[in-house]
Amino acid sequence: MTKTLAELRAAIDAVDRELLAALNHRAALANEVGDLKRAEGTPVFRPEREAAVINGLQNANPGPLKENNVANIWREIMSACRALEAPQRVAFLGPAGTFSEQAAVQFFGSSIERVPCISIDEVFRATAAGTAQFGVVPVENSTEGVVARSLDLFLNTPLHIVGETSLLVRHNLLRQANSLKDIEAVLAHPQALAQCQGWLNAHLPDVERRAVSSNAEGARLASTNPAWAGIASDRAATEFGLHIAAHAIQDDAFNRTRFAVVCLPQTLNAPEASGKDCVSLIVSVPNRPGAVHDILVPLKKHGVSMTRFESRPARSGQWEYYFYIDLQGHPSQPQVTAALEDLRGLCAFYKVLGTYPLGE
Ligand SMILES: C=C(O[C@@H]1C=C(C(=O)O)C=C[C@H]1O)C(=O)O
Repeated sequence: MTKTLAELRAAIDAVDRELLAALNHRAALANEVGDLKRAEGTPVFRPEREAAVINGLQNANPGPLKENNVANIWREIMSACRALEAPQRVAFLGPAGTFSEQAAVQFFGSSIERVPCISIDEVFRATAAGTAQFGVVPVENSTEGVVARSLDLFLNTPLHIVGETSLLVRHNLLRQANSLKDIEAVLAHPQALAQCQGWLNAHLPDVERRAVSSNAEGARLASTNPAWAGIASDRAATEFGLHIAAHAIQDDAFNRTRFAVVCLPQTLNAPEASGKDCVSLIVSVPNRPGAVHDILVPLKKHGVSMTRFESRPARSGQWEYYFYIDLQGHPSQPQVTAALEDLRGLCAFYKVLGTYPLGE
């Protein structure tokens, strides 16, 4: 016999009470872990452990919940448990409502102390100075390529990468009126203006495009002037009380941005192997024929795959470059260590930016 609505809801209420008891039990255990860590002086946040918890549960998941539901639910549970051990302060390019904030919450869950910063430089500075324990910075966009400022700052920073996450970035045109009429300027971060240039050329060809420090700042400014529009997320529309005058105006429907999570090595040392890991490094090679080819030889020899290869000018005026390389694997695997050692021997400059579990 099928159950009535009232019976089903009563059953759900009973399950929720069981969940509540189980979650509080879990939180109490995490609190005990916190006491142990405090006594040992070891870090609260252990991304490889969190990745392993999520992987384990996804593998054990009988459904009907989907794998990504399981990941999202447990990320929030672990965020709340971690906050009981000690709330983590996380810096990102602000103000509230930016994609960087969204990336921070996607990675750490929402139980964090938010430290919005006025620029990417400031995220690095605040994290290096200890104002925040972690920083979240954009590194690459699927339409526009690298975020040059972040890559350049990696070169000299004492911070290292301990995690990554990527977001589907949907840009909307936001303004006070729900129309495209009488717009004098569109204000957004240069990356967003670039990612929407096809739409802007087609729909607002004669309107001034003004670069501002973040999309959320553009949205904030649009809320102060009816002739201005911003390009930002749905959340920024809610945050600043604006209409979405045009939805999803980015030129690439699958526009994604990848973010790196950074911290001082004393906050968190290189995460242990999670099973799906990545090593990021910057190298430069002497400017001679075949030098770039030589970098690839150790990787081929030791069977290590490279998932990223970017170049940035070394600013020496000599047409020299730094190469940003991502390798798959973890230094606990002998072939990865062997490839890194061979590579180091070839390079004029060699810096490991971090070893971390692969993100979404
Ligand atoms: C509880 C721990 O601390 C944190 C919280 C975790 C959790 O809630 O499962 C996992 C890893 C840590 O980030 C732990 O290290 O086991």
